[in-house]
Amino acid sequence: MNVHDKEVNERLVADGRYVPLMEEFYTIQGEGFHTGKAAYFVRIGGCDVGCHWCDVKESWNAALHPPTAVEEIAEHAAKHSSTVVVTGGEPLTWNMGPLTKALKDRGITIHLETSGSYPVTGVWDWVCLSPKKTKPPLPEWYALANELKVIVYNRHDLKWAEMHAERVGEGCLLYLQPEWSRRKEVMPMIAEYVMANPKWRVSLQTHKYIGIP
Ligand SMILES: C[S@@+](CC[C@H](N)C(=O)[O-])C[C@H]1O[C@@H](n2cnc3c(N)ncnc32)[C@H](O)[C@@H]1O
Ligand SMILES: Nc1nc2[nH]cc(C(=O)O)c2c(=O)[nH]1
Ligand code: SF4
Ligand SMILES: [Mg+2]
Repeated sequence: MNVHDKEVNERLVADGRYVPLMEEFYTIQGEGFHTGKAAYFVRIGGCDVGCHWCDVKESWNAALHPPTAVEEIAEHAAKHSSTVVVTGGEPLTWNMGPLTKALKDRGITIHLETSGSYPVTGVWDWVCLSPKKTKPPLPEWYALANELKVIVYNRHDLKWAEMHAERVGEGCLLYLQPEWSRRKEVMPMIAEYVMANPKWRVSLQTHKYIGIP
């Protein structure tokens, strides 16, 4: 790529018309409220939140993922599904306005997976907020969250979960999801906690159990 092309590319990414695309795939939503629903996943590269247990660390370095036109992504998605899950990496690293518009122009229902660590951009039909200790959500995300999905690695995460539950809107669904590598240790604790505090529900990464993406 020559210097001119590089500059053009950087400008297109900066305004959100291109995004670093890691992968796109049609699968079944494995987690949270929409578990079991077929959806086209768009995984966007770039994240500096730094969760030590992150299950897609390959997504972190945006430079490894090719800048891709949002119109092209929306075109692919529309061929497969009327529901798209935008995930990453941390999609909100980038301006999500153009991508959500391109999807909406094609009548697609748009779900988001986010840590809420960066300012809101884009227009979303469903927001899954999964707060992280290293970069907690910005205040504006709590009112937008349709589901709060807290990853449980140890007992202290239950206290952390309650702190965020106090901040979300009234209709927001509350989920506790075991950190995958710790599932055997933490699942009994989560089950006991949910039975004692039934405003919470269990979310499992069901796609990993059934061996799909
Ligand atoms: C890979 S993240 C990408 C979206 C965004 N960066 C976020 O963290 O919400 C997608 C979802 O997977 C969850 N997740 C990541 N690693 C996990 C793990 N090891 N065990 C359980 N859930 C995990 C995240 O909390 C998030 O809800
Ligand atoms: N099947 C499936 N469901 C998911 N729900 C959230 C995911 C994510 O990585 O954001 C994910 C994923 O990677 N696969
Ligand atoms: S915020 Fe999401 S993508 Fe980023 S490190 Fe944490 S789990 Fe991984
Ligand atoms: Mg995943």
